[in-house]
Formats: sequence, C-alpha cells, structure tokens
Amino acid sequence: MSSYHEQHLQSLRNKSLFSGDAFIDGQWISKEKQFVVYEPSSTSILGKVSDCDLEDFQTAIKSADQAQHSYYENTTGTQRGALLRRWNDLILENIDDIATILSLENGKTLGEAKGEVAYAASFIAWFAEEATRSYGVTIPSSTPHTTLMTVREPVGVCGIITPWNFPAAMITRKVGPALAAGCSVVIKPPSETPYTCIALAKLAVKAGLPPATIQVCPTKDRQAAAELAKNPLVKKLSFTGSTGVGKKLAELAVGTLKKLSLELGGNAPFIVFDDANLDLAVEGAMFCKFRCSGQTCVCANRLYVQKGAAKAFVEKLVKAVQSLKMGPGLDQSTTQGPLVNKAAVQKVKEHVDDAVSKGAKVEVGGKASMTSGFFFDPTVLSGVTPGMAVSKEETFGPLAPVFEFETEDEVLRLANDTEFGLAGYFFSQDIARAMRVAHKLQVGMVGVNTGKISAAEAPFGGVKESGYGKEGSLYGLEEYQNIKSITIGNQNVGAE
Ligand SMILES: NC(=O)c1ccc[n+]([C@@H]2O[C@H](COP(=O)([O-])OP(=O)(O)OC[C@H]3O[C@@H](n4cnc5c(N)ncnc54)[C@H](O)[C@@H]3O)[C@@H](O)[C@H]2O)c1
Ligand SMILES: O=CCCC(=O)O
Repeated sequence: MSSYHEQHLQSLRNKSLFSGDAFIDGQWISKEKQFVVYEPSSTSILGKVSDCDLEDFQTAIKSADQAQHSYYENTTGTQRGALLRRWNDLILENIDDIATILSLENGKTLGEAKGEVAYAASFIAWFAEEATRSYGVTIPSSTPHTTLMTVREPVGVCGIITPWNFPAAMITRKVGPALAAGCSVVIKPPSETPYTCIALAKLAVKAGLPPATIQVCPTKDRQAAAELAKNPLVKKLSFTGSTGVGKKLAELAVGTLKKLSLELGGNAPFIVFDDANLDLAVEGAMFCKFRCSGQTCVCANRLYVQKGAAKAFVEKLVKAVQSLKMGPGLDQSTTQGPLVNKAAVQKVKEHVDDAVSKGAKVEVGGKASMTSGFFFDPTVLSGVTPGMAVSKEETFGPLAPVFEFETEDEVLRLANDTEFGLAGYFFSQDIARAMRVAHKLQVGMVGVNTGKISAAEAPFGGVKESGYGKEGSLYGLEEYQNIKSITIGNQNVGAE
C-alpha cells in the first residue's frame, strides 16, 4: 500500500511540478549529491533534492548577471508586468497541485496551503501592476538653465534566501518586485521546503520569463549559500529568516556594500484591554497564534490580558483551542498540522516546561500527545510572568502564554521590552486608546481589533532587531531599485 505522501503525489494533475532539480543557467539539473526532505506528519522521506555547491552558486550568479542586462534593456515595465501576470495566472491555475506539494513538505493544512498559494500569487499580481508605475521625478534645480530629474533602475542580480514557514509567499514577495524592477534573481530556497519554490520556478519559465532571470539553487551547504551575501555580482540580498542568521549575512554583505532587506524574527505582543470585544479578541488570537501551527513571524508570542477580562478571555480561548483537530495537513478534518521538525517541537516543549517550572498553569495542551510526527498539542498557559523564557524568545509553535496586566502604561512597557519589533496587536473599543497604543507600540506593523495584518498592499517589515526594508505595498518595488539623478545643465549654451 502506498504511503500518505505517495498517494497525494499520485493525485497531482501536473506531476512535473514535483521536482528536486536545481535550475541554473536556464537548465534543470539533477545533481549527484542530494539532500533529503521529510514529510513532517509521518517523518518519512518525501524526496531528495539537488544539493548545490559553491561552484553552482557562482555559475548561477554569473548567468543571472548576463541575463539581467538584456532582460532589463529589452523590456518595458508594461511587458514585465504582462509576464508577471501570466505567471500569476499559471500559479492560480495550478493552485491545487502547488498547495498539495506545499502541505506535504511544510505540514500546514490544505486550507492554509491554498490560502498561502493565493497570497503568494497576490504579490506577483501586485508587482505586475507596480512594474508600470515606476516613476521618476523632475526637481526644480537651483542652477540656472538646468533640468534635474530622477529615474529608477534595477539594482542588478538579487540573492534571495527564505525560510520554510511560507515556502511560496516568502519567495514571491521578493521575486515579484525584483523581476518587476528588471532584476534577475538567484534563489536559495529553504532546505526543509524546496519543492514549492521549484514548482513556482517551473511556472515562471512557462509564463515566458527569460529562464536565466530566475535561478534556483537548493542546498544544505550554508557556506555555499553565503556566496549570495559575498559575491560582488550580487547587488542586493533579500533575506527572511531568524535574526541570528540575518546578522551573520549582513556582516558578510558589508564586504561589497550590497543593498539589504532583512525580514527577521518577531516576539509579537497581543494585548486585550478590559473594554475589548472578547469574542473578536479570541477570534484574532486563534488566527494569529495558531495559523501554521504557530509558525509565523507575525504570530502572537505573548498574550497580555487586562485583569478584569482575563478569566473570561482564557475560558473562551481554551474552548476555541479544544475545538482544534491535529493531524496530517492533507486530511480533510485537520485544522492543526505538525510542526516542521523535531527541533521545533523541542523548542515549544522547553518553553512550556520553563514556564510551568516557574509557576504557570497549563489550561489546555502542554504536551506532545501524538506518538508519531512532529506534533505538539495546541497549548494555553495562564499565570505567565516576565521572568519566563516565553516572554523573551520567539516560540514559533502552538503555545499561547497569557500574562495579566493592570494599566495601559504597564502593558506598553512589557510589550516593548524586547529587542524584536515586527508585529503587535491589541483589542480595545476606545478610539483614543486605539490611536495612542498604535503609536506607542515599537513595531513595524500593528493590528487593532484584528489578527490579520498581511496583504500584498500592506507594507510588511519590522523595526529594531526584526530587521529593515519593506515588502509588498507601494514601497516594495523600490527595495530592488536604485534612484539615479540626471542633471542636464548649460541649456542656454548654443542658443541663437
Ligand atoms: N520577518 C519576516 O518577514 C519573517 C517571515 C518568515 C519567517 N521569519 C523568521 O524566520 C525564522 C524561521 O525560519 P528559519 O528557521 O528557516 O530561519 P533561519 O534563519 O534558520 O533560515 C532562513 C534561511 O536562511 C538559510 N540559512 C541559514 N543559515 C545560513 C547561512 N549561514 N548562510 C546562508 N543561508 C543560511 C536557511 O537555510 C533558510 O533558507 C523565524 O525567526 C521567523 O520569525 C521572518
Ligand atoms: O511568517 C511570516 C510571514 C507571514 C505573513 O506574511 O503573514
């Protein structure tokens, strides 16, 4: 009998989308050296993928550099937009297959995987439009007989390094604007989830994007991947992942003063004031804590609830959590998939154990009750205090630790007491408080009375050690462009 993942792979409409090949210099390459990718709900081997070495990265970068010049010089923004729109359409036509592949390698539920593929495509569609709106300006010059203007130009080859938690959307949020601007890209997909990226690249080529403008180099070799931060032909590095790795890559990129975007870790506060609509707050918490089994960078990491609302909020949250159903992502009834690997399960367990040993109470969950697969039970802890590890570190798992607070000043101090500054959420029906707290939270993105803040049109990015650079939105394109000023002087010379 075939296994869970074999059955689902057999059901793909377009089986060629599931491939472990690298894509270098316009060629699909199956390397002799390969690394293993696991299916996290069974921990069985999903497949083997080409393991690129330093020479592969150097070849890909050189080829991307050559391709970039002719791509940019021979296309207008309108034409690049049309290519991206075709890519968007192909992704949506193949949404079932891509979502199946994504769920098999990442573990998220089919519903979440389809949602992610649609979200990923929305960045391509958004930047297809932005490609046509790459305006320069004319500037009144202080010198007589002079015209001063600016044009926007592509930075050149972009290195793209992304994490496993959003195998599709983290790629398109970078590659969409890069290709729209006229750049070429060399992608190092996450080694836990490379298959989705490879499938997306196949569709990009089918859409008509010049093959060497997209190069995909899967690898387990971090030294080889670091070439994207070091190589002088790479003019921009766009990285999403942990703060520790982001800092290392930034140090390497200093050698050639590359442009950098760093989308790093978070430790989002989620605040519920006494005057909040508690049903809305629980709905928000369920979404932004348990989506992707708690493995999103904008996940609520610390839930602060004002004393008067704490008991009722915890009761409602526990009830909602008890309705979740863990299981393999592609099973119809599953609402919570597995975590990505054993280390992820271990980190949640460590945070629970640390909090309980310091006095927190397990309201629901608290353990890994499934005997196989990388699962951890969706968990709510009450009585959590600032001395516990959960208040300082990103858990990246299905753990909702509830802290109690008394005043607005107190909770703002606690919420901002972290080196991270990605997202923050709060629930209140007081408009003055909503404005005040939104301004005072030291984060790049705020959700007020909602846990949903991500969209192609919304500027995405953090402050403090959550990184810099904005993705998506009207700001996303300029991250892949240089502004050139052109001064045309002495226009009176030669006049009759
Ligand atoms: N801010 C955001 O937009 C955002 C989005 C998603 C995830 N994240 C963060 O990502 C983290 C989880 O992802 P992860 O565990 O894959 O992070 P990670 O930093 O370990 O890895 C991210 C990527 O970098 C690669 N990498 C690791 N070390 C490298 C090195 N020395 N040289 C070159 N490449 C290297 C990995 O293979 C992977 O592709 C969390 O901290 C999460 O908050 C941030
Ligand atoms: O994990 C981080 C990205 C999630 C999102 O874009 O909402």
